[in-house]
Amino acid sequence: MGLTSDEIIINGGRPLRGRIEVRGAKNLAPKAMVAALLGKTPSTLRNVPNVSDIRVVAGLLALHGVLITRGEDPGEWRFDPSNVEVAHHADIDAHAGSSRIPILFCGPLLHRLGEAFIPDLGGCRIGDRPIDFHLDALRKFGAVVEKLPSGISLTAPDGLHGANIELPYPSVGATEQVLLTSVLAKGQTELRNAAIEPEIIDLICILQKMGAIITVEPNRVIFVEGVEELRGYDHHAIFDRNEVASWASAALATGGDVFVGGAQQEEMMTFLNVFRKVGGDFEVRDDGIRFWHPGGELKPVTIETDVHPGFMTDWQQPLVVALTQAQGVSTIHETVYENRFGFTDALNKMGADIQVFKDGLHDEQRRVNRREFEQAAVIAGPTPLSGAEIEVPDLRGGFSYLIAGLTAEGQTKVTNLGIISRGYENFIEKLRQLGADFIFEG
Ligand SMILES: CC(=O)N[C@H]1[C@@H](OP(=O)(O)OP(=O)(O)OC[C@H]2O[C@@H](n3ccc(=O)[nH]c3=O)[C@H](O)[C@@H]2O)O[C@H](CO)[C@@H](O)[C@@H]1O
Ligand SMILES: C=C(OP(=O)(O)O)C(=O)O
Repeated sequence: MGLTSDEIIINGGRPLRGRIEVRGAKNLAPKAMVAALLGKTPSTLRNVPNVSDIRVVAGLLALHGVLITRGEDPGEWRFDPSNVEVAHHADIDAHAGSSRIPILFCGPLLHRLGEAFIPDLGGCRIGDRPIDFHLDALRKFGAVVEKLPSGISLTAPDGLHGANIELPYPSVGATEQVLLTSVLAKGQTELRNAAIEPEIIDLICILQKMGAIITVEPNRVIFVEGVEELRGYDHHAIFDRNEVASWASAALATGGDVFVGGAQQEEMMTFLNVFRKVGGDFEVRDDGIRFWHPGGELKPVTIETDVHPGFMTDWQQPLVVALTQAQGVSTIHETVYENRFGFTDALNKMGADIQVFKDGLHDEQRRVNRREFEQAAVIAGPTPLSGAEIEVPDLRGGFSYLIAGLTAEGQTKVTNLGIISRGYENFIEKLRQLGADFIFEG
């Protein structure tokens, strides 16, 4: 067939049916690995997914002298930070543009070495994604930040001390930055307007196991009492709720029935409400959640993406494909990032009717505060999709293209597949397990 390892051809029209397992969250595991730098003794992380961000962070930890070994169980990693050392900028630079996690090395490296060099960040291109909240917070802890032509360099001439910080927006990354820096800072830290995503609470659990004293107070306030030293942890990473939402949307769009092992109800509540409103059904079991299309027409919905406990921005792209099959007009207000509907162009090419309003839309019913840069997508359905050649633009958009190919009549060639492995472990194998009809030669 002559496909590269970055391409797949999907023969659409076959419902996904069967069981797959999700493992630890892409949005927790790499951060837990960074936390291991803070311990005096080795840490063990279980349920680590095989996704590319893990490899990037492992590479950076190794460059800084952390000894990494793998356990017998798949997904068990051990990190020994006994000999943390300064790494060469050129070696660190080799990881530039590959992930957003390196920014979280700031606090731990400043504590361990008194200096840090952070390469230019990667991650999905879905908006400007500035790091001003991170740098402002680090300066409040006493860090001196120097921006270099590539990357940033930090020092802490007088050590790091507790700070009072209020985030302009409950940023996930900036909250994690404050947590990873405050736990060993001298004195107390009060963080207001913090993000409280389940992955952040899991990171707090890890830090508490290490000996940190962190109180999550009402109204997005997190209070940290700095301690003198931390030990290693042993932790089973929280499941990947973005992956769960993605496979659930795939089941719905293809008229299928998928049991997602490892999914838990509490972290999925907001998604489950929407899934039901659209016309999907689910059953919560102890070992996972079964998602299926019960027959009949899917219904349109209006959604505003938001910080937790709102509807997560990373869930909208896979769901949009299912909404192309709903009877009526759905609207998605994207309030977290400024440019997250680029993926809809290719869906329109396949026959969808999606109109993007770059400055957002007025809506009297809405419950999420309007943001200056928000956008809206209006999806009119149902529209049959037909096969096309489409190129993955980013992680979640990429997964939505797989769903579109599975839903469409005929053949869809999806290229630039590698990006999807940033967040979906063994997705080709999982497609196979669910009975998808495709050609992949990688
Ligand atoms: C690796 C990881 O965990 N990625 C997740 C994390 O990204 P990430 O941590 O990068 O997302 P943030 O919560 O920080 O970003 C939210 C918003 O705040 C803005 N902002 C953020 C930091 C800053 O210094 N200045 C600033 O303006 C961003 O541009 C964005 O508009 O949370 C996002 C929101 O749930 C998810 O979509 C990503 O999957
Ligand atoms: C935006 C995402 O990830 P990252 O922050 O790693 O780019 C995502 O997971 O959809």
